[in-house]
Amino acid sequence: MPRASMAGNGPPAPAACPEPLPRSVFKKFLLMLMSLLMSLYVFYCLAERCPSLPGPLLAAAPEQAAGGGGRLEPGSPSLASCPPAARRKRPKQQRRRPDVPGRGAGSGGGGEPPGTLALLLGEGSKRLPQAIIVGVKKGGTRALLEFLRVHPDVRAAGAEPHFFDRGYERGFGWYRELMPRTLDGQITMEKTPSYFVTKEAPARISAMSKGTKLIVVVRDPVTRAISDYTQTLSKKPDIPTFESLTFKNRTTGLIDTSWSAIQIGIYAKHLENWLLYFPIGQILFVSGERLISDPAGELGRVQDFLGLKRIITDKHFYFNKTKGFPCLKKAEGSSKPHCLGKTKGRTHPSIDREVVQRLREFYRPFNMKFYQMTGHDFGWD
Ligand SMILES: Nc1ncnc2c1ncn2[C@@H]1O[C@H](COP(=O)(O)OS(=O)(=O)O)[C@@H](OP(=O)(O)O)[C@H]1O
Repeated sequence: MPRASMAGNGPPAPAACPEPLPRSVFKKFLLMLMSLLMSLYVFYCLAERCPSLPGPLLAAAPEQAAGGGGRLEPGSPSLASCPPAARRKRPKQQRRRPDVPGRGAGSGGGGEPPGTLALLLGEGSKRLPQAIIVGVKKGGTRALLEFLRVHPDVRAAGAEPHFFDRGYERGFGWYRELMPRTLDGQITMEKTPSYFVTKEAPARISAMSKGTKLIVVVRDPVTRAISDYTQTLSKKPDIPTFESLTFKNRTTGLIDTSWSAIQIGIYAKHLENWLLYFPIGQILFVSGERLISDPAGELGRVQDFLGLKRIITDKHFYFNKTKGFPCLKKAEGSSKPHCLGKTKGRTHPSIDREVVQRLREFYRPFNMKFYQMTGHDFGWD
């Protein structure tokens, strides 16, 4: 029977439906979608890893980054192997604008990987640090920086730049190149503990920005001296004993204050130099002891000082019995637990009790002065 007559007699013909996509086209579409997603993922990994690469690539010491002494101009290759990073438009409630001039960088951490999208978009920029951990050597500066990097609004140079003590003549452009890329509202940080005892450092940092926030991790100067000595001993096993280096004259008990291990611990004296350029309120003193016994508590103070939301809490730490120190449950940019390396938390040699006692006496007046200046009793005496 012809179709027309059927149409005429039967129920009305249904509206014409579009032909379903042929299977092969659908398959191709799926394949394309999958490869697009895959390349996005690869991009994400590359972009997110690059700014947090440790050491030489991103934030080598000046000598390394400059290729052994050559001047490295701003914009030259310290980040050449990273894809251009990015400024990210962040949700309003997540934005932090710390009360510091300039803008910061951050290596992100926590749950959400900060900057991923922005890095994909090729945004973000390197900025001079708005906050610096300026000391003290063996105080716990690495632990503090590693813990802080967990904060999504903090980004930090991996290695110590040593700009304000050894590399100042290279210029701020060179220094900035050592910094990681940051997004609006993130804080750029670095740590170089030798700044605290560098005479020129306060004036130089102030010349960069008067508003730079300074953090000093301090530790009992006697333990700090022993820790310093332990580090030297690990590199040069033939050095004299701690006891013999401590004294100019052991019989009279005269301390050798020219020995750097002793000198660094006279905190009050070094602090006077900083106070010529910075008000005391712009310097935060972190207790190296409490950083071990209560890392979340100290990190709370640091986050407040930096104008950051208190994101790093006790949930981020666990005490590793083997290491004997608090460690991160998840390191920055990773989901794995992370303790500091073997050079942090070394076993100290045992030191003659009388020598320790004499050192305690030596430091007491300086400690008292330091407590007075900072308005904080660190409990070393
Ligand atoms: N969580 C955690 N893990 C390991 N080590 C920790 C930690 N918190 C503080 N510390 C103490 O940090 C001391 C090293 O200080 P610094 O990082 O400032 O040293 S350095 O100046 O950068 O060489 C290091 O000194 P030593 O114990 O003498 O090795 C540690 O006591």
